[in-house]
Amino acid sequence: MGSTPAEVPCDVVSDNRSGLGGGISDVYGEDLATLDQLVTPWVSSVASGYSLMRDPRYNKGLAFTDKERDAHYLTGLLPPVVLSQEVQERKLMHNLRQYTVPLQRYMALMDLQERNERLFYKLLIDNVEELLPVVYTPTVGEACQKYGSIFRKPQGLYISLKEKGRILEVLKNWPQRGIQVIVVTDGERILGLGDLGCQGMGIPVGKLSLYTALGGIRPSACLPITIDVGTNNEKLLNDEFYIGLKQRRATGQEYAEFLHEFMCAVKQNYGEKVLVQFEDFANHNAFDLLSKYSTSHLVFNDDIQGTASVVLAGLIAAQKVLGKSLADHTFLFLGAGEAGTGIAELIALKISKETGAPIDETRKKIWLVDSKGLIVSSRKESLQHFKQPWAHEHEPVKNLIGAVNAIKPTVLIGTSGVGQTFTQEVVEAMATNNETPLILALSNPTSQAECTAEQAYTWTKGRAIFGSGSPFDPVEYDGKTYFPGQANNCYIFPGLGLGLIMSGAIRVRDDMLLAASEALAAQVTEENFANGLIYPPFSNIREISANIAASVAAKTYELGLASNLPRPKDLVKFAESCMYSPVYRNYR
Ligand SMILES: O=C([O-])CC(=O)C(=O)O
Ligand SMILES: [Mg+2]
Repeated sequence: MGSTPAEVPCDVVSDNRSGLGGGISDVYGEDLATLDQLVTPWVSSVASGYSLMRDPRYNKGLAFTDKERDAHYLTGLLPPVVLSQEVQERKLMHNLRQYTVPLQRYMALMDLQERNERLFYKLLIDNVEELLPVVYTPTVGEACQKYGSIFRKPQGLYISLKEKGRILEVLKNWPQRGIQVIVVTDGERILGLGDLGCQGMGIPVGKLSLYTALGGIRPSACLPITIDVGTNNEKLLNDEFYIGLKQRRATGQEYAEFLHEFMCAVKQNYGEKVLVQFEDFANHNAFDLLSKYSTSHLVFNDDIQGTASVVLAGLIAAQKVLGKSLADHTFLFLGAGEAGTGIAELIALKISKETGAPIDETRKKIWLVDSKGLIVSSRKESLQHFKQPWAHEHEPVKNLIGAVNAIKPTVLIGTSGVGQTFTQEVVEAMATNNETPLILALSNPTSQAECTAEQAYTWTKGRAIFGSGSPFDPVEYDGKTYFPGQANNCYIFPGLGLGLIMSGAIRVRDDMLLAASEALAAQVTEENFANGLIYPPFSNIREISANIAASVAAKTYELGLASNLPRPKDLVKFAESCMYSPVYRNYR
């Protein structure tokens, strides 16, 4: 980042309290404020009556009991019937299924989240396989594209360049104080859909819904943030309903300084143990932000590390089906950005740990193709830094099919963000070279998948093990049903986050990602394998997350990076006991 303020410590940048203490123990500066300092006048009071029904955290709708209605001045504000949460859930699922347009389902679910939070999470947890594609990929992608038009209530915190110099103040406007997880985007690379600017907010909101539903993090501890430094999307710049700054993106020093102010303000406001998940930043910022802040903050990048951990888990599991080890494979990637190089690096690390070979050697089993063809040593000088470790000795190869024929990979992984790039010729070549080709089409949403599940099974005559980033329905081919796996980072980040939080982690390390991969791979059952699956079904995801959390926490303790001491004996039980349950509470 050149002349950016990499060396400026956080306290110098964001502590505008001229030497007064406070910091993390008095984050709102109330105790130590002097008369000339401004404090945020937060009040808390017991809600009742109309305002209780309007508070999504406590509203239960028709499930308020008669006793509660009497005690809380609700009598007459609701029709007389009292419904259980289960009946409410059945009714809502029935209503949701009436919508045929996915975006309508998305909007109905967002309305529910804003109306009755516990019911929203109950629905999501109990119907995860059906509702994941609505609150998450692929529908969330469409929601982001149309976010300006469907915008009703803000669901997270917007920090735009207009707030430069006072980001700490903006953070204090957020009503919840006990924040444990922040998912932040700058909207520059939303899924495989490109720059959606401020409308990328749908992604942090969706990811954090999954933190709660799949990983059991309390909703009030989750904070979605969108950083608005402008957009280069002409369509949005000319859209009268666009909700963000109508200016081109800030870059270089201006960008770095703004992000630095943000990262410092976050640490100052929430302390050392708040987890910051970077999401859907463009390559040119993602790698720099991760390397810059991983030594001073609890951060990870979901697109680089979360995706890597999930894919590695699938590959580890697949070895049981194939009867091989990872080192026996040759890997070829289409796409050498965050996901591609992130996955490649974690595979190389894992093979290195398994075989004892140096990582420089194990990287040689892995090849990447970008928009200019195979990454080879003759291109090294012109490559971005994150691609350079993959520039192996080979003559230039122009395109993917050329690379498949030259390298003869056993595993083909798509992380290009460009749909339909695994052509019939490419997939057939994989099938010619391999008895059981492993094909992962990871780009999101569905429209950007490198090939569909049906294409993968048809073109390999049912021999492929196939996984994708966005969900595909089971495929009938030649009288047999094939179940595609969803190799999406949502298998990992909720459990990883829970493990980090419950152990009081202060840094993320690659060994924790490896621990998460191994824990996920261990959850795949014989029955799953028999169905051709290399990931367990989402229906057990909370149990899976608890196991991932326990493994991550164990590694955190082992590395001396845990601050929640002493270490609980049974980490799986401890993880389960930490998980938020959306069942209604009784009110006095
Ligand atoms: O959001 C998802 O489905 C996976 C992901 O991180 C991405 O594609 O950027
Ligand atoms: Mg992402």
